[in-house]
Amino acid sequence: METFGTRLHRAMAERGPLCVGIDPHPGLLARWGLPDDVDGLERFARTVAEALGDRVAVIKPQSAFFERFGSRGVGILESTIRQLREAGALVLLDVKRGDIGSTVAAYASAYLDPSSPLYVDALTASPYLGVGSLAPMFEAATTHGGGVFVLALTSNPEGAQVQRAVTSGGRTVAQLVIDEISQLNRGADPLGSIGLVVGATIGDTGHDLSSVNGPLLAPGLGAQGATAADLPTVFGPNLSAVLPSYSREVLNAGPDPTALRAAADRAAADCRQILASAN
Ligand SMILES: O=C(O)c1cc(=O)[nH]c(=O)n1[C@@H]1O[C@H](COP(=O)(O)O)[C@@H](O)[C@H]1O
Repeated sequence: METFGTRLHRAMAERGPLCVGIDPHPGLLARWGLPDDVDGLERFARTVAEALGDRVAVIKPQSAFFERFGSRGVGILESTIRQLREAGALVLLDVKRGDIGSTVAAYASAYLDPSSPLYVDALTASPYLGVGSLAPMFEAATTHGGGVFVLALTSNPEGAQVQRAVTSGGRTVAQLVIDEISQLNRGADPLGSIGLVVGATIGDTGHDLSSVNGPLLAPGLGAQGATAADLPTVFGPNLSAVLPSYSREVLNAGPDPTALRAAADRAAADCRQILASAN
């Protein structure tokens, strides 16, 4: 069975290094002329999946915007995931899960077990109950060829207070997370399956990402103010593993599928140029 890292590496080579988020904000539904209800949600998610599912490497539905509508919203999330996977995109579910290990095992079955209705290629996870508490997710990822993206240095200004706090060993919390994930990816070729989230907004990280050997998801591009030109400052010599991620910047171009595709192509071209020039 192929690992997630291998599948992601191939998707990024074939389709370009780009992740587009499906974040159906109420404001975006209004902008698209859709009602702020389950029907509007369904049409929004279906339009994005039809427009981008066959050309973007990774699509990242933001679970919160589906959960907002209760079980029917989660039902739409399920069908959107299926539609995206059938179109050949890798689906990264943004749910930022984390808990004690025995509960993390249940999250692992919910998202990484192929028999689950919410089965996805990868999910986002929060390490603040200890990186070790996420072990059941890492094990499920290994068993089923899935991936996990663990928060390290997030794009929001509030993140630094916790993530840059210095631990008793002298490392920051973020460096500790980075180092533990690096261990998990050791020896993986061409890329490990456990990724990190590092915001494109944060400038020079002051952290060592050189041993991660896994994908580096970079949200914060577009609506949060970062541009592709910021990526070399943030990631330095580690650009080849960067997966740039845009949500509103691309979604604002809808609902016309041609305009959505053009916006995604523009984002991909910007990133491809920057990432390629660094190699
Ligand atoms: O895990 C994430 O994707 C994430 C981590 C992070 O540090 N910052 C961040 O913005 N995100 C998510 O990425 C998306 C950003 O959306 P835009 O600002 O519209 O591009 C949202 O769904 C956020 O929840």
